[in-house]
Amino acid sequence: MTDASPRPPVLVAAAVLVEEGRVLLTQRKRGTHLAGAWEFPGGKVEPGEDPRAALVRELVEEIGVEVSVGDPVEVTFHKYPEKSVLLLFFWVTRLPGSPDPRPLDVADVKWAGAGDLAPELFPPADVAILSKVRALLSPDT
Ligand SMILES: Nc1nc2c([nH]c(=O)n2[C@H]2C[C@H](O)[C@@H](COP(=O)(O)OP(=O)(O)OP(=O)(O)O)O2)c(=O)[nH]1
Repeated sequence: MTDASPRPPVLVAAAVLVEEGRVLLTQRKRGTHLAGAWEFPGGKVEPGEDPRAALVRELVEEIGVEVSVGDPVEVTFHKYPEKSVLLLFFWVTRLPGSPDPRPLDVADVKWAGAGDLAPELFPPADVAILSKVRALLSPDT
């Protein structure tokens, strides 16, 4: 069935930030879409904004880290009941001298190992990026 009034997907930029074999995750705040889920830090790209610039901005606002944004890792389109999203996942690295991540505008933040990446803890849209990151963190499995 086709949607009678389709809306364009929300464009979202998200970070894959790996240090010492762990990936940085944030937890969604109460009262938001997918509250409580763990996810890759990031947020909506504003109209006309460069997605990489949006990601730099979101990581400062949400967790207080300064990053350089590299190549795309994965692109995912997903339809939720409320909206559809187009997720751009990028490799990012922390700039020298960047503060450590802290939960400024997220429920929580953590460095996660391969064993912490159970799909049921994440938004359904994250299945593909999770399998890539899991393989990266545990290359022998
Ligand atoms: N950052 C992020 N968002 C994700 C992931 N997976 C996934 O489905 N999403 C969805 C959840 C949200 O519907 C959307 C991100 O929008 P958001 O509302 O968190 O963006 P934002 O931080 O700019 O929020 P706000 O200004 O509206 O408070 O993308 C992910 O891994 N990381």
